[in-house]
Amino acid sequence: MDRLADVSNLRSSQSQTQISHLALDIGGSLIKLVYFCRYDDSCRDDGDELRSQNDSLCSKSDNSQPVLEGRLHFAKFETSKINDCLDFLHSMKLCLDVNSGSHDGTAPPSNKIFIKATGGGAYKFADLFKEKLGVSLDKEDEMECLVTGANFLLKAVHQEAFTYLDGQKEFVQIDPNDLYPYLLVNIGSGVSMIKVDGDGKFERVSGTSLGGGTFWGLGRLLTKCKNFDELLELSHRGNNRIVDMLVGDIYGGTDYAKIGLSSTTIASSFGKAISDSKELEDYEPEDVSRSLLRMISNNIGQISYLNALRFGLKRIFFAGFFIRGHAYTMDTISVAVNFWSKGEAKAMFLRHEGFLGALGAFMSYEKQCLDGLTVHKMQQKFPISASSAGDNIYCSLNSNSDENGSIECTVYGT
Ligand SMILES: Nc1ncnc2c1ncn2[C@@H]1O[C@H](COP(=O)(O)OP(=O)(O)O)[C@@H](O)[C@H]1O
Ligand SMILES: CC(C)(COP(=O)(O)O)[C@@H](O)C(=O)NCCC(=O)O
Repeated sequence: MDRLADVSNLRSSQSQTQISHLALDIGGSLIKLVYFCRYDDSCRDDGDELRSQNDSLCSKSDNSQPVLEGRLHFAKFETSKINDCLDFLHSMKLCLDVNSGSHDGTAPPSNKIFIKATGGGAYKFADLFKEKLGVSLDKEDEMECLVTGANFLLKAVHQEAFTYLDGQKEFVQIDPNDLYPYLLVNIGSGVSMIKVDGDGKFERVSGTSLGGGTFWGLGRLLTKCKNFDELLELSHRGNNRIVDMLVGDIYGGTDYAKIGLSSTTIASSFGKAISDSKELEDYEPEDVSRSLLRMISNNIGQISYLNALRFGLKRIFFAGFFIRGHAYTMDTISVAVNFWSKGEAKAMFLRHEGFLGALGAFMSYEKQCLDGLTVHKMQQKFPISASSAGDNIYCSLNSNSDENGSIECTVYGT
């Protein structure tokens, strides 16, 4: 099923709840939303008791901060269909506590409403949001949001990071005290490579324009696919060797062992297309899609490794919606990192891969006192490992998480 937000499902599933906090990441290809829905609209003083009866109600924290318990939801829309996103937001009860100052969820957002937003679209579409929804976008820096989102996920969410090699997915236990430094590679429309040294401590060290937009754009032209999922689906079935020129094609079927190249290594992506007297129609779209996916993934894996090498980084986390939890994509990136680093560096992936920026924008509410509500802190609900510090702050990954992987959490007021 397409993981793009099914607006009607979202609407019905949220009919009992209201969005109280919302942040957006408006990228070149996709709009990502992170929003917090309270389980219950009323904030009650006898929270501890209520919480024990029903884990979903409002309460007060030990230091008398109002506490809202609920769930962080994730949704996405194609940027080219921004009106769907606007319709969705319009249809939801946008009772933003951050603006109304009301916790009962009923106060209409009468005065000026700000929503945290990041990505280029926060600039490009600011007027549209104002015109259609009457909200102003409070812009947050994209790189900063990516890093904040990544640090949050890696430190607070259990089973967020995993490796993927030879079809095997293995979750990686992250020690929050031993997380830095690492390289964050965000594969969106384009690719950003960021060296992360701590909370808010980072440097964008490289990037490449050959990213997810390239795969989707070239793939659409070459295969006539109508949507991204179709293109990915095609790649499952394809054989890149029909399109790519392998070392063996050049070396008469043998390895070039002296320099460590096996006969099956790709010598030249799409290389066979020049030597054959074939036209595009003579190639199967499946083979073209697979070759393209491999070319882009390999290239990103290689550049990432070279940047990791440049700064002596052993861990590389890959994120962005290009990945889509797609086995072949992750496998190709992992193999590239493994190959170039001779097994020294490790490629890791994130479950909430595409939502780093939106999460970072959401977390940026924390920096402000928002009419009585602040996102304070979110951590594991169950202290699964010794490394997850803090024990009275709630945030657990929904074990029955839907494909957008909502996260149960608590928002603390000020
Ligand atoms: N449903 C989809 N529609 C378009 N692109 C998709 C979709 N799902 C995944 N992608 C891939 O994800 C990329 C966008 O990733 P994302 O992290 O959202 O970046 P951006 O912030 O640039 O939009 C696209 O270029 C494409 O490769
Ligand atoms: C300009 C961007 C930061 C925008 O982010 P995106 O919408 O692609 O997620 C990104 O596309 C990028 O880093 N492009 C690569 C540019 C370069 O370094 O060559």
